[in-house]
Amino acid sequence: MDALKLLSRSTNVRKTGKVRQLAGNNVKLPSSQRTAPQPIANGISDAPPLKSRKREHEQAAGGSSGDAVVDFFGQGAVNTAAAPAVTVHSAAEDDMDLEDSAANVRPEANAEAAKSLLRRHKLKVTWLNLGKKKQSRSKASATHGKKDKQGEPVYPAPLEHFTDLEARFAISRRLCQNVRDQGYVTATEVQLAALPLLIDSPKRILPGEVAAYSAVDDNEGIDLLTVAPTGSGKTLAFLLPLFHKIAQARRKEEKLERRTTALILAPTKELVSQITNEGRKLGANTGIQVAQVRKGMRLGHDLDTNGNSMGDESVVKVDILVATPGTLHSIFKDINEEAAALEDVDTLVLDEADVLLDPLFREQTTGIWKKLSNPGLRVSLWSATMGSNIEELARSIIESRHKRLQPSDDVPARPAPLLRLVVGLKDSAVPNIEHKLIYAATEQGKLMGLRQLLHPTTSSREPGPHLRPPFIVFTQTIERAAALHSELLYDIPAEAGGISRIAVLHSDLSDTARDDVMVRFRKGEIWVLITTDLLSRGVDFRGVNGVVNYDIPSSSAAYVHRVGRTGRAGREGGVAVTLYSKEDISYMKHVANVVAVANQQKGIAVNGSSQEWLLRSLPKMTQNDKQKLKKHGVEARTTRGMAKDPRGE
Ligand SMILES: Nc1ncnc2c1ncn2[C@@H]1O[C@H](COP(=O)(O)OP(=O)(O)OP(=O)(O)O)[C@@H](O)[C@H]1O
Repeated sequence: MDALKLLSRSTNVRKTGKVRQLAGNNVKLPSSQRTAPQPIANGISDAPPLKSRKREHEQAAGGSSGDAVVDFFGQGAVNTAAAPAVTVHSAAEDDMDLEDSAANVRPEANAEAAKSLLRRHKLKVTWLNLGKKKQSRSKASATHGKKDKQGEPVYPAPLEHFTDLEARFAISRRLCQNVRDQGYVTATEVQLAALPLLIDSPKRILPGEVAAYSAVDDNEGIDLLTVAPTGSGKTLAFLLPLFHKIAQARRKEEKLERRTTALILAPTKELVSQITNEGRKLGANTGIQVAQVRKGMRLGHDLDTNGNSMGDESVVKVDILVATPGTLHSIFKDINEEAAALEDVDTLVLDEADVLLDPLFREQTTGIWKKLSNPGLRVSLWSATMGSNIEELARSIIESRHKRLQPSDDVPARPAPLLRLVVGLKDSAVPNIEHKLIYAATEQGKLMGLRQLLHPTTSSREPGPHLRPPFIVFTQTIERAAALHSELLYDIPAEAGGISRIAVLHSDLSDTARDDVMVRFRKGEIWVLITTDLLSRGVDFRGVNGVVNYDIPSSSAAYVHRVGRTGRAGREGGVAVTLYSKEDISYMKHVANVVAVANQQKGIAVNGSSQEWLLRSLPKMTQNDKQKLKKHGVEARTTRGMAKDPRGE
């Protein structure tokens, strides 16, 4: 393959159109506020990391570190000094008196203070589905004829410090210890609201706002849609309630047969593996088991009709399964086998829900969702971006599931509350990174631009962004990622590590090769990772300094997720560079808009800037343009559809 030829393909430029006025206002994202309970507020620089990323990964992979030269990923957002002294409890002590202590420590918070805290952090919770309204006479007359809570705000009692976990929610000491072991002291904004919503029983919602919850049975649980920025800690926000629910069930039933009661779906193997790893750390020494679904795995329980174990050791029995929809489908012989294996699942988590419910994965995801027969199933959807169509789809699946169920002891007449939590400005890029849009005219120009970023000596003399490795380079297709990799292979001098410093990762590689690149990148052995949108979602490389969009992203959501691989957990100093050519001009408006909003949140004035000029001169995108771009990418760069790519299969 002629790498340069492939990278140099071009097409006609579209005519420019009318300028669209920039939306948005000068709002600072909660994450950028010093008062916010963000990990960054704990001061990453002063505190020694509890555990390096490197060590964590080795433990999970069961391997040794090798002789990595640099560990870019060793700094955790940890402030051990701020954490209270931790007592290690024995397993026997673990669950004693938890209910009692929880009962004594109710959040008697002042409702107004709590509401103002939620407002300060731009946390908005809204009731999305129907439900009978219990309301005062005056309110009833004011909202005459309105019988549901749809659209009403909900105010959870915020959880600021993880030290309150045990006393407030009766979370097992072991789980609390595991949270502390990861160096987490204060909750991030999404955790601040999502944890009380998912763990707390509705009766514990703030005095003054209990009306919104009083009609709900104590342990009914909720369905939740969460939109929160990239790198804001959504993983812990869904994992902790899950582990707590299972631990509680164990506490109630002494001899509980291990059954899979929770299923987490994510779009790529890399993300599945990362979530499994996080789950293992959180569940250490709790007895709760989590496993990644792999091809060839046998799932289910091995009980005979009398409920006795048949002793089949090849059957994987774990509490929590993490899978891509494709892999999960592929391991079952037929629908019945799948339904039987998943019959006990009462919690479904969709991470990167907008991708999982996008046409590419929709059939598989909804197919699995519909097969989960447990009447008490609760679902939560998580992403940094979520369109109203995804919200609608989720709502309609939840409603139609409920309609099919006959009310009984297990099935309440009303559906469980469906709430939406939005953190900050919906669908926006994190404001704590620097966004750069560079016009490179041609494919050759883009290559030169990337080389300049690669060679700090050159770039330091030239104007433009400076990118410290490690960084990730995104291309539109697998072919282009491979071609760019071959093109740049010899760009790093041998004395600096040579070709071992640059790698490519895409879904045409074997699982082993993909795992190997991930491990080496996490260790800091790889400085430049060239990839496709396979890595744009959810993957957490804590020390990534930059993201280069070598090929422009296919939507504004794709931009938000790609650039969100840097600036994670409130980390400052990340840079996102987008190189664009003539071919891209008709498609750049959506990127420029996201960047403008991010800069406005940062307080960077748009008026009179080159950015304003760019926004005005870029042509408006039609709905058709947007759809075409999302489906096929920039046409000139497509050699075969993208269909297989983001699946990670
Ligand atoms: N309370 C906390 N204190 C400090 N660090 C935290 C806390 N919670 C999570 N983190 C760290 O923040 C980083 C980002 O978390 P996570 O991967 O869950 O983000 P995310 O919101 O799922 O991002 P994305 O939308 O990209 O998937 C991780 O490195 C995690 O260890």
